[in-house]
Amino acid sequence: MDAIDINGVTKRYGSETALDGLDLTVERGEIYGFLGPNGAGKSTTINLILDFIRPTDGEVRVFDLDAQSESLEIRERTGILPEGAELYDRLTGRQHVEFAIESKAADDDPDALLERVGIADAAEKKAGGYSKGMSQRLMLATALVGDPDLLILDEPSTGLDPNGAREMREIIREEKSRGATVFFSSHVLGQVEAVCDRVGILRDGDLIAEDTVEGLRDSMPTQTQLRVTLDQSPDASSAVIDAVEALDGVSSVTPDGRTLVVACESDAKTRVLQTIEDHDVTVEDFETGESSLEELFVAYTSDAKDEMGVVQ
Ligand SMILES: Nc1ncnc2c1ncn2[C@@H]1O[C@H](COP(=O)(O)OP(=O)(O)OP(=O)(O)O)[C@@H](O)[C@H]1O
Repeated sequence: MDAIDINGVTKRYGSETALDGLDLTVERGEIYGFLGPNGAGKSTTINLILDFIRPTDGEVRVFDLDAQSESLEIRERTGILPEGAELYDRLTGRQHVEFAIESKAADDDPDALLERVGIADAAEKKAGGYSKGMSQRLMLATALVGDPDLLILDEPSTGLDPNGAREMREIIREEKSRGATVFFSSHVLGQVEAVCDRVGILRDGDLIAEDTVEGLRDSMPTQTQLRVTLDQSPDASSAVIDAVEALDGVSSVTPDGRTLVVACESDAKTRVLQTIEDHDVTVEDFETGESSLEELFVAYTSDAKDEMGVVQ
């Protein structure tokens, strides 16, 4: 049985199509990263899973329960960290967690949960005085109440410093080890790359790619990053940069001291090096690297993708 099964779901707001026949499956026990640029339809998808909104067409099932007629059962088994904290300014951190425990008829220890998310010291403080990061941690504590089978985290690292983001990743991994399924949307690609079993990339309401991070990389074997060290620092406006940028198969050129960072197709590498030498600049060294998930994300979601023939 899958954790989330979205079947041919279309959602229109008036003439605006937010989702267009979306098919998406999240397996039980996996950490699924849901990526997409602003307006791609991520929040719409999450709202449909939780029955906060209804699809124009298609069906959503969670643990084989119908998202519409069995939404109460689904919510009992789900922990939600919504985008943007919705806290009660006059309640303390502990009161928030106690409230979540009561609502779910769970028996968690509120202090243990606050300790787990790193804000035990602020348990007695009113949430109105919490920083963004503390609010996010508190919301995570309430999401963890009752050991939910499914955790839905919408942009979980919002407002967190690097330490907070690392702790968030640790908690996500612990939840998976416990057997929970984690579905999270993010723009912070490093988070997704570090923690997800699979990644789905949404663009304009369509899932345009879905695979492991390695699988996404393999589907774009031609895209590499070439770092070329020169014998001199190229001026940002120098002719050599313009010439390399103009080459077929080169998508970007970024100077970094004496290094030129060139995103290009593999077969453009020789042309890049030749063009630099043609401009009387000596190549002292060069190395090629794998595309980071960030570069893949840009490649998949920018218009260049259509020209690059990325697998749909
Ligand atoms: N209540 C609404 N009424 C009209 N249009 C809406 C509504 N909610 C979302 N949309 C539109 O649906 C599309 C998808 O929006 P959605 O909020 O799901 O995207 P998102 O991927 O979550 O974006 P973001 O990363 O910016 O939060 C957008 O074009 C948005 O303008």
